[in-house]
Amino acid sequence: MQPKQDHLNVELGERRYPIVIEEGSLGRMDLSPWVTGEQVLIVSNETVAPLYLEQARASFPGCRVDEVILPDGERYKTWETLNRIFDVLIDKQHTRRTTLVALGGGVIGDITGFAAATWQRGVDFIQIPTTLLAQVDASVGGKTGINHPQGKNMIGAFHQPRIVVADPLTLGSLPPTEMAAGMAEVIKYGLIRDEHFLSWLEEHMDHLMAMQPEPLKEAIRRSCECKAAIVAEDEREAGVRALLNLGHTFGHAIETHTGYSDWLHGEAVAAGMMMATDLSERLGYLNYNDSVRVRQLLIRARLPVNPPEGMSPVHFRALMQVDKKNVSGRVRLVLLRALGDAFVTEDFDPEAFEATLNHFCHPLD
Ligand SMILES: NC(=O)c1ccc[n+]([C@@H]2O[C@H](COP(=O)([O-])OP(=O)(O)OC[C@H]3O[C@@H](n4cnc5c(N)ncnc54)[C@H](O)[C@@H]3O)[C@@H](O)[C@H]2O)c1
Ligand SMILES: O=C(O)C(=O)C[C@@H](O)[C@H](O)[C@H](O)COP(=O)(O)O
Ligand SMILES: [Zn+2]
Repeated sequence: MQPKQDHLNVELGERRYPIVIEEGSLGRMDLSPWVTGEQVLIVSNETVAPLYLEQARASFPGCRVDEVILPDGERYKTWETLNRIFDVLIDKQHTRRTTLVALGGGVIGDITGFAAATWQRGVDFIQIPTTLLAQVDASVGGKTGINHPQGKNMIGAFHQPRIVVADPLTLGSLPPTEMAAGMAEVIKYGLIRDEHFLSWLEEHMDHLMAMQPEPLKEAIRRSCECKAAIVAEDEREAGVRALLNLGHTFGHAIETHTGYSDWLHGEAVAAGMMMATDLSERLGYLNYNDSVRVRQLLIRARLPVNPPEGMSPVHFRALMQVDKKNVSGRVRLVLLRALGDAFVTEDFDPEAFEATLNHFCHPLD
């Protein structure tokens, strides 16, 4: 058996970077060697900054560290918020030799990464993810961006961080609903690529939800391992990377429909994965027991398994047209050939798709 490594890499040739998963790394680890130039701008929000900004500042000895504190929430993943980062960069006379640091969840990570991709045509950035979702998914892989009122993550760039530093101790202050939201993306990895991991999650879900440190660290590590491998294989989503979108075509429709408030990203993805599972069963790939396993695991992770009340098939059909995976106006979906084996297709029976929408928009149970 291979020794377990806390330190993974995203293998992208010269742009290869480490993912450090270590309790107490925030504040204790000297990140100044990862800074290009001497200026640092830490981007955080009004919830995370009071908790962790001082520790983050301590990670950059010898650097000039400025900060910008953004409003908290998915509904602020916008141009206006992005501009607040640029305002501070200009006011504080940051140059091309600045390094941006994302301190927070996926919203801060995505928006900071996009600011780094575009400030003076691109500068370096560091990810310090403080939510489970960001530690297992959003901080890794270089997808950055903001939302459009009519479509999730519609504006953005691929821009890889120099290093990801995930300190599981920061999850101690995370509200339970946010832990659950992160668990949706963890379950996703099991469903798309790793049936063993899925079984492991079934075995350990109660320990994970009870925040037991060892299983939690193991779940973060295995998730990052899966994501790092996929990103290394297909950085710009020409193929296999699209599998990471399981549940997201339905889920993004839910997030857009609800105005990027009320439903957390992970919650929308959970309901979306249940819908993708249902469709996979209708198409004959999965059996009833497979669907029950997915549903039970999501419920044990305290995640929704139905979309919001009031969302109709008409809403889903319209919103799913606005998806980056679509080609020539055809909706492309990630489906499950088996648990642990996902694939992407635009070639599915439209009647089965309608049946799924009708089933979830008028749940029978
Ligand atoms: N780039 C990618 O590959 C990728 C992958 C998955 C998701 N995402 C994006 O990530 C976003 C969702 O990320 P998220 O779930 O982290 O949401 P989030 O960034 O909104 O954070 C969730 C909440 O937790 C708070 N918070 C963060 N860290 C905390 C801590 N340690 N203690 C207490 N509170 C804390 C935040 O202030 C926020 O209120 C979405 O915009 C989604 O599109 C991106
Ligand atoms: O990294 C990826 O690739 C993903 O798809 C990860 C997703 O969990 C994440 O929500 C991503 O932001 C969705 O990407 P999008 O291209 O559909 O906006
Ligand atoms: Zn996601």
